[in-house]
Amino acid sequence: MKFPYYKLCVLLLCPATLVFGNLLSFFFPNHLQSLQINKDGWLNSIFVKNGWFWNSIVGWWCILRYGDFQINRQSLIRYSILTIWWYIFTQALWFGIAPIMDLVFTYTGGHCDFTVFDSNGNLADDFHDSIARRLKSLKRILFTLKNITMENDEDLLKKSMSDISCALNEKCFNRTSSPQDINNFIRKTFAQDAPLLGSAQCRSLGGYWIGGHDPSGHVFLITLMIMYSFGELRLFGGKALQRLKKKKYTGLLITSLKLFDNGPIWNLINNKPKNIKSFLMSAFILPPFTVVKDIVKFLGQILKIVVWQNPIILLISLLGMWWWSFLITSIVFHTFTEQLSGLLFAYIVAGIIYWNDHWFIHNAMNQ
Ligand SMILES: CCCCCCCCCCCCCCCC(=O)SCCNC(=O)CCNC(=O)[C@H](O)C(C)(C)COP(=O)(O)OP(=O)(O)OC[C@H]1O[C@@H](n2cnc3c(N)ncnc32)[C@H](O)[C@@H]1OP(=O)(O)O
Repeated sequence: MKFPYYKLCVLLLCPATLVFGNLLSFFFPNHLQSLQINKDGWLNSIFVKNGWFWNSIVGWWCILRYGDFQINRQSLIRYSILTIWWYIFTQALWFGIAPIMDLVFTYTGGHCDFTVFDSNGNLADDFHDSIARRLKSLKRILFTLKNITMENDEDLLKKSMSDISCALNEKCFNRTSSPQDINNFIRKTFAQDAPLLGSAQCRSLGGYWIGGHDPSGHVFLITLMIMYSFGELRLFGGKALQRLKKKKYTGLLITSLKLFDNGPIWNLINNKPKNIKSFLMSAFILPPFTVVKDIVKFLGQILKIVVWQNPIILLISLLGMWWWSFLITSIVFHTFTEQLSGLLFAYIVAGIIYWNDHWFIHNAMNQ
């Protein structure tokens, strides 16, 4: 029985990265605190936060391009289990019920906070962790307040809206109400019917999710994606790498070189214009059209080689993005215990699936 190097790599990459990230932040605190990670950057907001979607599409495209029916059927079972676990842990336990990560948070004392003003009536510094997010949440709160009607507390509603507008530097009148009254009014208005269901709803209303043990959804999600991708890669990785090596890419090389062989001088030398009209065509009219044609041809070849022939390139690229984002999370966000609980919750399912070799031995014998 040969040593399960690949399996150990799949199972140990995320825990090792978590430890590595925490060691980095322990030994280089000052350097790393200066890291201004933008939560709303394209990597986090477009890719990581919608990671299960991207991973599903690219993962399945690889399985369909490299696999066969037997592999696809077993991959579908594993994928379905992981998708259900992803959904109930991060999206919703059931219709109208918060996901497990939020239930853990609220049952350990966490809540959706609306302490907008401090005791001096200024914006509370600990309301959201950046000015941009604070202002964005104030706009959301103001928008909600503007669209509600209430019989009682009409006066407090108006004062809340005017104080928040003032804080947004929209229209500033003299403040008449106590900040505590405003905070209590907003909290009562937003959480009056039922305690807010989860972090997503809290965030959409402009609240700030604070207080409890908050298992890291990022660590959970990225662990699930890395283990799923590496786990399935084991089935078709060899075939994919053979195909990658076997293919010739001379066509792509020629097209890419043509992109540089299109200056007006080159055209004049190659086309040797006989009169003014063909001179103007060669020097000024043709080049833009030739460039566009060559670029479209080049991109077409890239898409054919990467998306159609070797989608493993897309999967490896996603894995690189997930690993990098995981490292950032382990350095900058959450306490170690919150990161660890996010990891362990992912391991409850993905670890068992990809530890059991019976999925793969059966396929290996069939191949
Ligand atoms: C053969 C047949 C085939 C059949 C097969 C077909 C296949 C084809 C099916 C396709 C379909 C599949 C089904 C998928 C469908 C969807 O995936 S749809 C997209 C769903 N995603 C969403 O709606 C995003 C909702 N958000 C979330 O789920 C959660 O935010 C996440 C992503 C789980 C993260 O949870 P979280 O608790 O916010 O994360 P946490 O670690 O606590 O982070 C705390 C804060 O630190 C920030 N942070 C943490 N780490 C980082 C970092 N590294 N960098 C920056 N910021 C960070 C976070 O952004 C967060 O700040 P906020 O932005 O929340 O204020």
